[in-house]
Order: sequence, then C-alpha cells, then structure tokens
Amino acid sequence: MMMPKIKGLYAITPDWTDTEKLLHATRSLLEGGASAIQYRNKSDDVALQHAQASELIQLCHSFKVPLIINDNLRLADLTDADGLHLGAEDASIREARFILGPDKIIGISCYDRLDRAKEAEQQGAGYVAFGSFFASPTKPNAVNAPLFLLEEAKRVLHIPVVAIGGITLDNANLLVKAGADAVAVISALYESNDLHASAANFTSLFHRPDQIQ
Ligand SMILES: Cc1ncc(COP(=O)(O)OP(=O)(O)O)c(N)n1
Ligand SMILES: Cc1ncsc1CCOP(=O)(O)O
Ligand SMILES: [Mg+2]
Repeated sequence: MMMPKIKGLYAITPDWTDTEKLLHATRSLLEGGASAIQYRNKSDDVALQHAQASELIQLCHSFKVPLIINDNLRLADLTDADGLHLGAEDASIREARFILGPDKIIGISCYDRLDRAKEAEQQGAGYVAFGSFFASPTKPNAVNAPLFLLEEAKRVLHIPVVAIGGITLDNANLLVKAGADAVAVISALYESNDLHASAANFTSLFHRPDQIQ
C-alpha cells in the first residue's frame, strides 16, 4: 500500500479483549472517514495483540487506510504493519527505521516539546504528536500541552502535526484551527453511542472552510 500522509481523523484503539467488538467498532470508524488507525493495546497478551493487529491491518487495508502499532517494534515488524508510534519510553527512531525499513510511517510523541519534534523530523519521523491538550479519560496523568504549541509547530515543521488528549467533538475545532493536521482520539470515538456519526463529524472538521469570526 502507498503510505498516505497522516491527516484528518486518527483513531486509536482502546484496550478491548473482545476482538469482534473491536473490529466492528473500528469498521464503523473507517466507514465514517477515519484516515488512520493506531493499535494501542497495553496488555501483555502477545497472542491477543498479534491476532488483533493482524485482523485490524486487513480491515484497514480494505479501506486503504494505514494501521500503525503503538510502542511495540517487534509486533510492527511481525505483522508488517504500516507504521509504529514511539514515545519517550519506547525504541529510538534509528532502531525502528533499521528494523522496519524506509517506507513505514514512524510517529513520535513530543508531549509539550517542540525541540523533540524538530529532532524527530531530522531523524526521519513521518509525523509528530503533541498533547495532552485536554483532560484525557484514557491517560489522566499525561503531560499538558498548550494550544499555541500547534501554531509554533506548524511554523517550523514540514511533517504532519497530530494533536492528542481528551479530544471531543466540542473541542477538536480549536486544535484544527490552531493547525493540527490530524486529531488522535480514543474515548470520544470508541465510547460513543454512534461511532460512524462521531467519525464522520470529526472528519468533517478537516473539510470545512475556516469560519470568519
Ligand atoms: C498519535 C499518538 N500520540 C501520542 C501517543 C502517546 O504515546 P506515548 O507517550 O508513548 O504513550 P502511550 O500511548 O504509549 O501510553 C500515542 N500513542 N499516539
Ligand atoms: C495516549 C495518550 N497520550 C496522551 S493523551 C492519550 C490518550 C488519548 O485518549 P483520549 O482520546 O481518550 O483522551
Ligand atoms: Mg508509548
């Protein structure tokens, strides 16, 4: 698959053990317009992770959407996933590139740090992520990032800038207006009563012309 740039709605999976439920929910998000999916499973059940990631890759590819693995370089390599997302505690870009090759998407968590993003871009990252911008139900103790960081990041970086953390349909437009190329969302999608509509509503934020204030 040709690797598209990260842009629009980037859905991240919750820690669900029910694989059918996870696939069904993710299909609804893809039908609603999600343009990238991240498999983020924090359990240590290697067999479950391998099975879920493999099924998600097939599903995503039927929509021509990339599936990115969080944290786990070995799993990304084993499943031939489209990319890997790395935080401060995870592998280095250099190691990931060496194992995965030049074509995979490598995303880097930059928290509230522009210096980290500049370095990641220089080292060949495919996108950088900042956050948490709002209180996150999934990660309540995450570092807080200010909105103006997105504007600064857009001024100096040439790779896509992703925003994460507590993003809902009520606050996402602030991030898009500040320059986010994509929003990465867990709870407001997977805990929604209508996943298809939620994904479609997030996606529409990226196609709307800027409103005059
Ligand atoms: C798109 C995106 N941005 C940030 C993160 C967070 O990564 P990290 O800091 O390594 O934390 P965990 O997600 O591993 O708990 C992410 N996963 N995706
Ligand atoms: C992985 C991560 N990193 C910062 S906040 C967060 C979780 C985002 O999940 P939610 O959309 O439920 O706030
Ligand atoms: Mg991580």
